[in-house]
Amino acid sequence: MIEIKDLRKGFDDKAVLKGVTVNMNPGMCNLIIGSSGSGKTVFMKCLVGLFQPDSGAILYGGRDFTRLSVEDKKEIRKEIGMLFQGSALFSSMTVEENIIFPLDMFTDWDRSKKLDRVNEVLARVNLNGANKKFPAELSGGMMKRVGIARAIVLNPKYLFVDEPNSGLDPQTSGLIDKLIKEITEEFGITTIINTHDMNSVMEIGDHIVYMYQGEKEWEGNSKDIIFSKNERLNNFIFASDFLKDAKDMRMLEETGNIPSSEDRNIEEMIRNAEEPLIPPSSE
Ligand SMILES: Nc1ncnc2c1ncn2[C@@H]1O[C@H](COP(=O)(O)OP(=O)(O)OP(=O)(O)O)[C@@H](O)[C@H]1O
Repeated sequence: MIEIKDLRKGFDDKAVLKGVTVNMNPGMCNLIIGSSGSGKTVFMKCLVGLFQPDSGAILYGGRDFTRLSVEDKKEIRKEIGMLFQGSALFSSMTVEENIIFPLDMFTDWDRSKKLDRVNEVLARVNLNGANKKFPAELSGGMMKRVGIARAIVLNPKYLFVDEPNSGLDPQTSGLIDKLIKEITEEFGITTIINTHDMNSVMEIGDHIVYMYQGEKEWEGNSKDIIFSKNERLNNFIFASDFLKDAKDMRMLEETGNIPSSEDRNIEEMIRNAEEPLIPPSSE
């Protein structure tokens, strides 16, 4: 678990994080959502040590990252896997060399043990045999999977993922989300994902943190978000047609009523649905 307590960070006179307190849970996809400029990236960068917070605490399994020596911070960094936008693979290195990189940095294993581990993680992301390929030879989805393989090669306790679906088509995005969720559950990883993708919110949002102007405005799961009465959150999610429709669908399933609203085209959606949304009554 990562416990974040009253985290504050500003630049010059501008407060960006204004006292964020939240726990990130193991074995779960913890999603950070919010409008552009709400502080999600600054928050992530504080958590991984790329920014020094002005105040507050970040406890990794009880160890306060903000107050550790450089040497002790390195111990925690070993437990952190990261997957950045664009996968951040080294283009001049093969897949295998990209994945070995963290092993070279953080272990003194011999070459054959490292190669065994590379093959293990490549198999886990369904890329057996891609060892000698260069990033330019891979599709966007494959690059993401190599990025995931590299992020998990050191068996991380914590996994940070920035916009996992940027640049991917919806189907590939779904597969990448599913892979991240499976790995998170399988290895009990505390996974933190910064995302704008509302499909992901619904599919893998075990724990969702909604940031608004540098503060945690709301938290809950993908079911809670549907029923949330938080006006700011609703305004934010209703900007997405997908989530608006998903919310209407869920309401319909659970209550049998479609929420009244002139501007939603839910009735048309129902008319166009291939399967009946409500099973015909047996009476
Ligand atoms: N290094 C920096 N120096 C000064 N201000 C910064 C710095 N990094 C971020 N900021 C400011 O902090 C605020 C929050 O930025 P941040 O990148 O965290 O937003 P975000 O929620 O991640 O947005 P997006 O969804 O567009 O990525 C912005 O006003 C930004 O200008």
